[in-house]
Amino acid sequence: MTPASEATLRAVGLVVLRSDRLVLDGVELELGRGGALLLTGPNGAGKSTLLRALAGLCPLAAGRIEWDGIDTRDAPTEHAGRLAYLGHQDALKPGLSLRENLHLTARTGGGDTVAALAAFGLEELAALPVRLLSAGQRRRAALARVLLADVPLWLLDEPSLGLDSAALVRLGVVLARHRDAGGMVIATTHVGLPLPDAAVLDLAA
Ligand SMILES: Nc1ncnc2c1ncn2[C@@H]1O[C@H](COP(=O)(O)OP(=O)(O)OP(=O)(O)O)[C@@H](O)[C@H]1O
Repeated sequence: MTPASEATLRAVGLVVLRSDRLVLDGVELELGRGGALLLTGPNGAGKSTLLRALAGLCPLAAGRIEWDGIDTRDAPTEHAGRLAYLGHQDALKPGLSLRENLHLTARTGGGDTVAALAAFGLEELAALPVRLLSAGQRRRAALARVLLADVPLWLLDEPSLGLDSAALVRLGVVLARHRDAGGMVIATTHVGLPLPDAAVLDLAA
């Protein structure tokens, strides 16, 4: 874990209920620039819930999330603008081509769509409607969107789902570049991810 004085993102005493059920009870975490954190634990442990809470998509029953010492609830627009959230759903528009989907993201994020396609080996699929892509290809496309968003904090829910071994290597390269540039990654996984030196938060513990 990052020493407290260097932490950019800090969660303190997070309590989250879902449909009145206590899912997270006093979760603490810290992450500095360039840092990575893997969320582990059995099905239902609350990994996705924690990612959603960090993204501001799940209300907190108690506790707080800070960015550079400021409660993110006091600056929700700034917080939303500094993070990219990849859920289980790929959030792509099925009728648009892959290139059009990425251009939509680039309109707000301003990133380089050609580089994002190349990073995940998607160049030859760019003209296809997303509905025709395989599950692993769609996952790669969704990861390309994260890259394009050009934001410091990546919140990734099982990013390797459906990826073949070559795509997993590409993901490792992209994650390393993001961290080298000072970006931060928090990801859930059941199978391990190419994130060397990542801290681990086991929600079952
Ligand atoms: N919208 C919801 N309403 C009610 N309960 C929910 C909701 N979403 C999740 N839960 C419950 O919250 C608990 C934690 O779910 P969550 O999806 O965060 O777990 P997880 O650790 O990500 O699991 P998995 O490894 O299966 O992806 C589960 O018991 C789940 O049933």
